Formats: sequence, C-alpha cells, structure tokens
Amino acid sequence: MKRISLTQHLIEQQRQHNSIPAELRLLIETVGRACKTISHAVSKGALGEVLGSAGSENVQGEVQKKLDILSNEILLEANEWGGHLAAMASEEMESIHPIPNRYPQGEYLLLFDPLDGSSNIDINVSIGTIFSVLKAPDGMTTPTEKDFMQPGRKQVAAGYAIYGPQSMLILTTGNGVHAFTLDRETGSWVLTQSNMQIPVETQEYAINASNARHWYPPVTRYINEMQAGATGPLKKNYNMRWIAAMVADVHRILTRGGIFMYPADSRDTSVPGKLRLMYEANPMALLVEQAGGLATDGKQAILDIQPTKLHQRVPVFLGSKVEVERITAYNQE
Ligand SMILES: O=P(O)(O)OC[C@H]1O[C@](O)(COP(=O)(O)O)[C@@H](O)[C@@H]1O
Ligand SMILES: [Mg+2]
Ligand SMILES: [Mg+2]
Repeated sequence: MKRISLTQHLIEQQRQHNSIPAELRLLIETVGRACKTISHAVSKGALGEVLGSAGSENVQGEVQKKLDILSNEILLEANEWGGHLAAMASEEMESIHPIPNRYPQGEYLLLFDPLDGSSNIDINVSIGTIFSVLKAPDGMTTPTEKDFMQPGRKQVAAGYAIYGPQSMLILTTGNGVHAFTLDRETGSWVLTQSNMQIPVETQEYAINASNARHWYPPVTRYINEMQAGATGPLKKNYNMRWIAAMVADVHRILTRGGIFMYPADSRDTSVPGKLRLMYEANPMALLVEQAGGLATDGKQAILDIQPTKLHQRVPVFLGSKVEVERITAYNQE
C-alpha cells in the first residue's frame, strides 16, 4: 500500500479542488497532532492516571471526567500556538476562548467536543474527539459568540478522531470523507480509506431505547415498524446497536450504513434532545452528507439550522438516506 500522510493528502486536495489554503491545512494538522496526544493519553488508561471523575461539572451540568478536562487542555494548548485561529469554543467551556494577544492570530474559528462518549472512558470502550472549523466573519475584530453563529453548511472542515481498537481520524474539507489510521510506530496519520460512502439503505438502527416511554409518536411508530421485521410494514429485519458514544455510532454508520437517532422527547420541551448542534451534530452532519447520507433534526437538514446559542441542543436523525427520509417524513405528517 502506498502510504499517504495527512499532510500529503491535504496538499493533494488543495491541488485538485483548491479548497484548502495553507492556513487551513496547518490548522487541521494541529488538530490532528492534538488528537494523537489524546489518543496516547487514552491508551495509557489507569497507568496514565487519566480514568475517573474530575469532581467538577461542565456548563451543561454534566460530571466532568479527568479525560474530558485533559483533552480540552490538549486541544486548547496545541491550537493557541497554531497561529491560524481567532477563537475556539468547546463543550467543556461556558464561553468562547479568543486566542490571547501574545499568540499569533488567524482567521478561523474552531469548535470541539474534546472527548465524546465520556461514559465509555472507564469501561474501555471507544470514545473520540469531534471538531468543526468555521471562517471568522469578514470584518471581525474581537471575536464574540455571535461570530460562531453560522449554519453548519458554512463549515470549511469537520471531522472526528475515534480512539478504539485503532485510532482513526475521519475528515472532510467539503470534497468527500477520508479516513486516516494512526501508525503508532511512525506517529503519523496514514490515509486508509478515500471517499467513504454510506449505503443508501440499511437494516441497522441506533437509539437509546431506555427513553422509549418519552418518545413522540413518529419515533415510536418508526421503531415499532423496524422491530416488526420482515412481516411488518418495512418488510425486512433490522438489527440494533448503541455504543453510547456518537463518534463510535457514526463511525459504524460511515463504515457499513445504518441510522442513528437522538430525538427530542416529552421529558422537558425546553431541551430538544441531548446532542449539541455546534460541535456534535454539525460536524457529523457534514461528514454524513459528504458520504452520501442525510442528517436532519426531524424536519430540516441539520446543516441549514441557524444557531442561536453556543451550547444549543438539537434532535438528530442521521445516516442512510432512505431511513432518514422515512423518519423525517413521519415527523412531518
Ligand atoms: O447516555 P446516553 O443516552 O446513552 O447518551 C449517549 C450520547 O451522549 C453522548 O455521549 C454525549 O457526548 P459527551 O460524552 O461528549 O457528553 C453522545 O456521544 C452519545 O451519543
Ligand atoms: Mg459528545
Ligand atoms: Mg464530550
């Protein structure tokens, strides 16, 4: 196999599509380096004293794990020095983090979920890092939260790193989805799959079924129909998977298809679902669309939502096109 590194891939993409200016390439490489550091910390586990709770809560009232905080710090530090950013935002920080004046400034905005699937950390199951890159609006001087309020379609790059049996980096800069595997011996991200494509149809779904009693009727109807199998209205048998880390569930869908759902439900109508628009749903939606799938909030494409708050939550239905179209149609009936 001819080895193509992340850098070589990005330079080649720029040559072919003219979509990755040098600044953006260097920014993506910096994120890639930070993810390598996180991957090493994750793999040390108890030996690195990274497991367990940090004894604090984030802005969403969730208990922070040591690794949530460590990953956030690794990403902040790497990218402060990077020189290509105006500001960052993270699941673990209440407000945005402008690049301090003592560091070089750039024209991009970076958002991340530093450690996705936190509840999997201590049980040695796949976790990841999700990131999204926006261009700072023209004329921006001092970055504010308002500058981040851009629909997901404006993302110039998005991706995730998954820390599983292999560490992988999955990336789009708007010309397909490409996968890199971390070669631990050479320390480089090596291209292992170009142009990932989600199969149009699927027989596999992912949803946290413990919330079934709270679901709205369209979701209940769809899950009932899938569970009815070959003799039901959908005329085929479905399998179910739930890894409790969006990164891992989306990775499975990019690899072999399926539908992932985290719907809004009737528990608290002021909280539409669990996942965060800006640094979970938007980057995943761009990857999914770039791989030929669909991602909606049940009504419209996630990428068309105009954000109003940094930590805004959104219902998510993403994956194989035919299935996402079906549940989206049920939601609209
Ligand atoms: O607890 P549940 O309902 O299984 O939720 C799992 C979902 O929550 C998340 O873990 C939220 O991510 P964080 O770990 O970054 O808070 C998603 O990755 C996952 O899909
Ligand atoms: Mg998350
Ligand atoms: Mg997280």
